[in-house]
Amino acid sequence: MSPPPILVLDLDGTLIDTAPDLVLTLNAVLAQEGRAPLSLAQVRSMVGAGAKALLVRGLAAAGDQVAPERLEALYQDFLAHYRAHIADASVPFPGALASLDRFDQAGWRLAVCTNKLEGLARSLLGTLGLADRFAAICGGDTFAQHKPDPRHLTGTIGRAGGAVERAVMVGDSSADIVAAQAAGVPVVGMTFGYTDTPVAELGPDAVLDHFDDLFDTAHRLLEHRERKPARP
Ligand SMILES: O=C(O)COP(=O)(O)O
Ligand SMILES: [Mg+2]
Repeated sequence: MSPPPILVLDLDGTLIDTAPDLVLTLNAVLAQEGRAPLSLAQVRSMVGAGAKALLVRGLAAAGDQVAPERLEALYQDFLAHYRAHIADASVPFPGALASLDRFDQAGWRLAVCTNKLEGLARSLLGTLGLADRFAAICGGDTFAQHKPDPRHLTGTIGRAGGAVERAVMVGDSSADIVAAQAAGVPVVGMTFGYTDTPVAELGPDAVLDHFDDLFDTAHRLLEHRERKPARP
């Protein structure tokens, strides 16, 4: 029997609109350092490579670099604040939950592959009542590598009990597209996410503005993938 098809979702900027809570946390840390707050628009372009990268980018945008020991202390403050406010304002993007229902009903498995720390991803999805929907939730610290390294994606697919040949990825930024392409997994880019470069310019197999079209698109990409001969 062939393995079930798997939809692998990126989290921040793809499944959940987390930027409002991330900006509040980042600005709390910046205030502690006596720095001016950043806007939501500024912070949206800094998310996607994990919390530490967000903090480094935020500090750089709001003033000078900080010493490595100070950065580590601020990172711990960031994590503590974010943990306490993980879903104050974060919600699934419009149409996301109905779309997941469609995949469920059609027998697809669902998995999350995010550069968020796995514990934060689980806490966010648990607080929103969504954790049970996923066969695997793999974060930036789950494996030795994380996106854009394809092993983060292939490891997630493996944990979800699937096969790379029967998977489709959906993401919002370059780490997602690069990881999927390197793994040989078709990838859908969502235009509403967090990226400086428009997702269409990153070369995904399909570009969507809304979750409503995701099921048909993923289905089509999977069929197309299965008709192609295996890579040498
Ligand atoms: O930058 C992050 O916190 C993680 O982002 P991702 O869910 O888009 O991989
Ligand atoms: Mg993302």
